[in-house]
Amino acid sequence: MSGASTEGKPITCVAAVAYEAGKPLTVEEIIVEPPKAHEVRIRVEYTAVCHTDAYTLSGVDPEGAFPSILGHEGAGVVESVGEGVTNVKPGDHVIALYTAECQKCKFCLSGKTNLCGAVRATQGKGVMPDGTSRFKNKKGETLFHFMGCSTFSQYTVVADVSVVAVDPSAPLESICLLGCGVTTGYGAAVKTADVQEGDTVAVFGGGTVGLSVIQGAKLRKASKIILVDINDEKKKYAKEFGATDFINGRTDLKEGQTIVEKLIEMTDGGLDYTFDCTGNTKVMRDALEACHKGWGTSIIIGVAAAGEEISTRPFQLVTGRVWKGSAFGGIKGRSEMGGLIEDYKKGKLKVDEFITHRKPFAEINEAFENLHSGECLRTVLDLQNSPCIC
Ligand SMILES: NC(=O)C1=CN([C@@H]2O[C@H](COP(=O)(O)OP(=O)(O)OC[C@H]3O[C@@H](n4cnc5c(N)ncnc54)[C@H](OP(=O)(O)O)[C@@H]3O)[C@@H](O)[C@H]2O)C=CC1
Ligand SMILES: N[C@@H](CCC(=O)N[C@@H](CSC=O)C(=O)NCC(=O)O)C(=O)O
Ligand SMILES: [Zn+2]
Ligand SMILES: [Zn+2]
Repeated sequence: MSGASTEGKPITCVAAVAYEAGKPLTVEEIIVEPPKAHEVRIRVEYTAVCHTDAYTLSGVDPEGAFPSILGHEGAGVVESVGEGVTNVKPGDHVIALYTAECQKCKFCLSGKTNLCGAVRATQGKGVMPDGTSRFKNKKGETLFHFMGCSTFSQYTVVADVSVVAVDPSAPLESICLLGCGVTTGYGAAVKTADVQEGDTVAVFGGGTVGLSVIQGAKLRKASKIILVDINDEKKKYAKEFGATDFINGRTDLKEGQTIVEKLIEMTDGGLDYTFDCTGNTKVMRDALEACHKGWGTSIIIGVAAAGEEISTRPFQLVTGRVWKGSAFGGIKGRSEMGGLIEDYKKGKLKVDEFITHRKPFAEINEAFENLHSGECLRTVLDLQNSPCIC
């Protein structure tokens, strides 16, 4: 869609619609309404596919609503803003934030969390803060929003608290990854865990999130950084992002040995920090139990399916291990994204290295298939320079 001025008018553009759980997305034209008060309409330039998009599409997300427009790792340019928006303006380069930051609510003012209460309830229902959607298909059917972002559309509408303006010299194709995976893992290491020099760290799951934990731990000069994965293809990435060791949790164990025993043996009693980046609740238990008695802390990042529960012997906690979680790496998107982009521009934070595949938007379903191949970290989709297949 192009035109002299689209401000205040509905825009017809291409989006990938999730009509049904477990089915491929349908790439088709949709209509995106103009932003209302405190809303921002974004021309999405690039989006990547995160494991969480596949999780919701699979139907196991209790908040998954269909039909919807998924996608939450995206960057673009502000097309227009609704009344009362002061934090961004048309033309700004922006990243959509699935963890909003209103800077006013109890959460934002607590100084204890990056979670924000401003829009989370409506976000989880797939609607804008006023309870309605800005998306409909050409039959006039309403399409739900997703994670307050819906970046699988050439245009999207988000709440003003769910968007941050960024340095326009940073390539949108790369920094879209700061909308989720890279920020989540890196923040989990440097903020949630606050890894210190000399600490020992084990990361379960070597996708973009796990490898970003590794780069954070390396930056903090952790003495040992062990990646545990079940796919040997992840070994090359382990090294590239700064791990000191790689263990294949299925094939690198002695007969009868568990991964917990192996890790405890390698670290003189257990790790200072472990991170679950798989979403597998059995792995979460192993990650906790591989922690050092007295102080080891395990951080859950992975998202588990509806109905899944974690368990361990309470004795594991009584004897000093700590179980924590981390959302968006504990990062406050509007206050702290600028710093991450500076780190990226200085070469301190790897981002480009996660782009293993690039595709036109129309091939989005292949990007979901890529997620299951060991060598794929992130597929970045180009939304504006894609042949429209409608
Ligand atoms: N809390 C938060 O804020 C966020 C959470 N997430 C969640 O974090 C997790 C990781 O995301 P992402 O990096 O994109 O996902 P990926 O699928 O790219 O990475 C997960 C990795 O874990 C590996 N794995 C699977 N099972 C095991 C196992 N039993 N032991 C060790 N490794 C295993 C996978 O191997 P294979 O490919 O062979 O299956 C894969 O390499 C997901 O659950 C995602 O939903 C993501 C972003 C934000
Ligand atoms: N909808 C799910 C919860 C999914 C979840 O835990 N999301 C993560 C981000 S995953 C990004 O790729 C998160 O930050 N959660 C905190 C939040 O406020 O959503 C469910 O209902 O289980
Ligand atoms: Zn994500
Ligand atoms: Zn808030």
